[in-house]
Amino acid sequence: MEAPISEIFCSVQGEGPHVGVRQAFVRFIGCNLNCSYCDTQPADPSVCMFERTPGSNSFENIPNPLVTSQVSELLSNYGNIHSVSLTGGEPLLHADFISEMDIPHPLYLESNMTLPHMAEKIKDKISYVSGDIKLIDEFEGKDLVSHLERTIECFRTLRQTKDRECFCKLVVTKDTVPDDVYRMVDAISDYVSCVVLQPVTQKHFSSGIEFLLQLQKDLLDSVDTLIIPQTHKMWGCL
Ligand SMILES: C[S@@+](CC[C@H](N)C(=O)[O-])C[C@H]1O[C@@H](n2cnc3c(N)ncnc32)[C@H](O)[C@@H]1O
Ligand SMILES: Nc1nc2[nH]cc(C(=O)O)c2c(=O)[nH]1
Ligand code: SF4
Ligand SMILES: [Mg+2]
Repeated sequence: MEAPISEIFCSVQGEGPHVGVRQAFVRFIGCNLNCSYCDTQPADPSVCMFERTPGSNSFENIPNPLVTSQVSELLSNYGNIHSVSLTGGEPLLHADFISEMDIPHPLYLESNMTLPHMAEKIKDKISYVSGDIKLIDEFEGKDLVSHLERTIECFRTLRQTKDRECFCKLVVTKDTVPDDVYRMVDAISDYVSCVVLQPVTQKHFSSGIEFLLQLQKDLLDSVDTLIIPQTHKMWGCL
């Protein structure tokens, strides 16, 4: 099995409740959505940039696609890590590849939670699910009802269990509509350990502090809710 991967590097988880843990990151190429705020830079699909020495900003170009054993070998350079973040792009597009990965570390999935049939294929391999809620006006989605149903189904499939942690992240922009947030959080709250409101970074002016604090207050009535910005952007690491 092979997959196109844009980057493999070792850094520190910069988002959500596990901020600060040392992780290897595997960034898959390709996404089924087109979020207005997306910070994933378009990459040269012909090569995977591998940073052998963490923080060096020096990359080896490895021809794409990569096979699973190559990824395992590259990751073995990083030593003591908490987990391997599978991100992108949308990693669930590469569920068949992920299901064949053989890595001695817990897998931490970063997903847009819109591909439940792909989630089904890998649910038993994943130890941490960082699952986004994408509100419909954030991408060029056509069918709102089916998008929301697929999101709920994906959270149900990858929900918190005794062997798997599942939390939800929601990027808050100036266009975020509180009622949309409450409706979706209500639908998935039984499946997650907490909700993280992630203020949008850069480009789009943030939604404002009062707005975020009000959203948190309302959500706290039904689910543990944290406000955590992207911290890796603050100290400029990958
Ligand atoms: C680049 S995405 C890749 C994984 C998956 N496609 C997703 O969207 O969850 C990784 C995380 O970065 C977040 N993100 C992307 N752009 C952002 C921005 N400008 N500000 C804050 N968070 C952002 C996404 O919402 C997601 O939680
Ligand atoms: N440090 C760091 N933390 C992250 N958390 C989620 C990321 C992502 O792009 O999926 C990311 C990333 O790219 N870098
Ligand atoms: S789903 Fe993730 S990778 Fe895809 S466009 Fe949205 S933020 Fe970017
Ligand atoms: Mg990122």
